[in-house]
Amino acid sequence: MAATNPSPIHRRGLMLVLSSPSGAGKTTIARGLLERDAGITMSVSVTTRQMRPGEVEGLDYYFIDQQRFDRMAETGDLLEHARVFGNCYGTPRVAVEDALGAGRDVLFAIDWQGAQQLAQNARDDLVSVFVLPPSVSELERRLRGRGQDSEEVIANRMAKASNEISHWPEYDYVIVNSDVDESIAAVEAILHAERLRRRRQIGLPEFVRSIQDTL
Ligand SMILES: Nc1ncnc2c1ncn2[C@@H]1O[C@H](COP(=O)(O)OP(=O)(O)OP(=O)(O)O)[C@@H](O)[C@H]1O
Ligand SMILES: Nc1nc2c(ncn2[C@@H]2O[C@H](COP(=O)(O)O)[C@@H](O)[C@H]2O)c(=O)[nH]1
Repeated sequence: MAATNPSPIHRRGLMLVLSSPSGAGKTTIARGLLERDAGITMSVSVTTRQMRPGEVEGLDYYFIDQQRFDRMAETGDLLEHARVFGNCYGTPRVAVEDALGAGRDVLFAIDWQGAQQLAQNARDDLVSVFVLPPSVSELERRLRGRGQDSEEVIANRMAKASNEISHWPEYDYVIVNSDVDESIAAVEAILHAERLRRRRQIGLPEFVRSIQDTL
């Protein structure tokens, strides 16, 4: 069988951000996408929040103390950071830059403040998706059903959901997470289409010219 030519077109990595009110399902959708798409890497955040039962260091988060968090923020080791529900969260810079440099896409499950900071620094590389719950009662049911937070924490998150949702117009795409599989498929479709954006295809003008030159 004849060997096929390697593609002359390379792709610029993109940053795919999922935001939502707490409990709407962005982490669930992110995990589903990671299982289906080998070309995307999850950004693992640092946080000062207490570890929940079942969470794994380095997989769900890097759990660090306030002093270390403040040092990372001061020295520019965080690509973005924010205080959310009384705890600090941030995206370690090096892991993201290494993945993008290797031509991989990076997935983030972060809040609107983090999405705004990424947009300020790298708008062209950012694709943002806002995830809405199908209803308020379902959002509360999911937060409670997760079985990991106290009533006080759940009440605080429900109280802040309206503010988080108010940022939906800042996002490129909005989905309503009713059925998990449909939501994962929707985000997968967004990712596939965004990968084909003209500006992300490095070498495309040269490739088109070479075709035109041989016509
Ligand atoms: N479409 C869905 N239908 C039913 N349950 C869902 C759906 N999506 C997610 N869930 C469930 O809702 C709960 C919250 O989901 P998840 O942890 O993914 O939310 P989140 O938006 O990442 O929350 P947080 O911002 O607090 O990290 C989980 O128990 C998850 O299994
Ligand atoms: N700006 C950032 N927000 C983040 C980051 N990692 C998570 N988050 C947001 O925090 C809330 C709460 O998360 P939980 O794990 O305590 O339920 C979540 O809704 C995310 O939006 C981050 O690195 N930067």
